[in-house]
Amino acid sequence: MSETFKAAFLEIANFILYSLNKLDLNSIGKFTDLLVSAYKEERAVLVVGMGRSGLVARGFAMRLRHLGIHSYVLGETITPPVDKDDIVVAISGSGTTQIVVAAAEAAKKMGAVVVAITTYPDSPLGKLADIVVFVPGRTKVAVMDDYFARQILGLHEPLSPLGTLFEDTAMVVLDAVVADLMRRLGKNEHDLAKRHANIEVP
Ligand SMILES: O=C([C@H](O)CO)[C@H](O)[C@H](O)COP(=O)(O)O
Repeated sequence: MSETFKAAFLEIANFILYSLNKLDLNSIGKFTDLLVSAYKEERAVLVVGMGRSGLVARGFAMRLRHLGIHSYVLGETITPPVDKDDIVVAISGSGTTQIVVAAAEAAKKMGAVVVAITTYPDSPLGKLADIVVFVPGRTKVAVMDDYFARQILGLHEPLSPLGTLFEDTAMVVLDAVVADLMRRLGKNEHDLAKRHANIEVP
């Protein structure tokens, strides 16, 4: 195993562990309560995000579907119109990605509840959201402040470039929310498996 691989792995894993104490459990609780009400009241949950944040959003929407929540990915052809009191989960580490901010603004105008998953609560996305779930990790640009990369390995680039730490941490935070939802909704793994796609084509 190369030293760089090992250092990067440890850096990411340690960052996620360190993040636990930085999270605001109160806002995560509000977000979870909102998803429980979406399940009970059959309200739609629409997710949006660009690039790798969009991939995290898709993974989360998939699990919500497995839980029996009516989840969709904004921008896909089969996505329904947003209704009042539907929920839009916008994932953007920077909180400035224009398409995501515009989608959140449009959702607010329709009367939806907007949840921002972001590193920057004071960003345009954070400011317009009803609930902000702070997830540490996003850097605005690649910065050469990475301890392992600079001091130990003598590299000139960070081991977790751009939004890597945000995206990986957001995935873990949202997977932990899913686990909590399973408990709150009385679902087990078998229930989720029953709703999993059984035709998986490339
Ligand atoms: O794809 C991304 C990039 O590779 C950063 O690691 C980002 O997810 C994409 O650029 C969206 O950025 P944010 O809205 O700031 O999450």
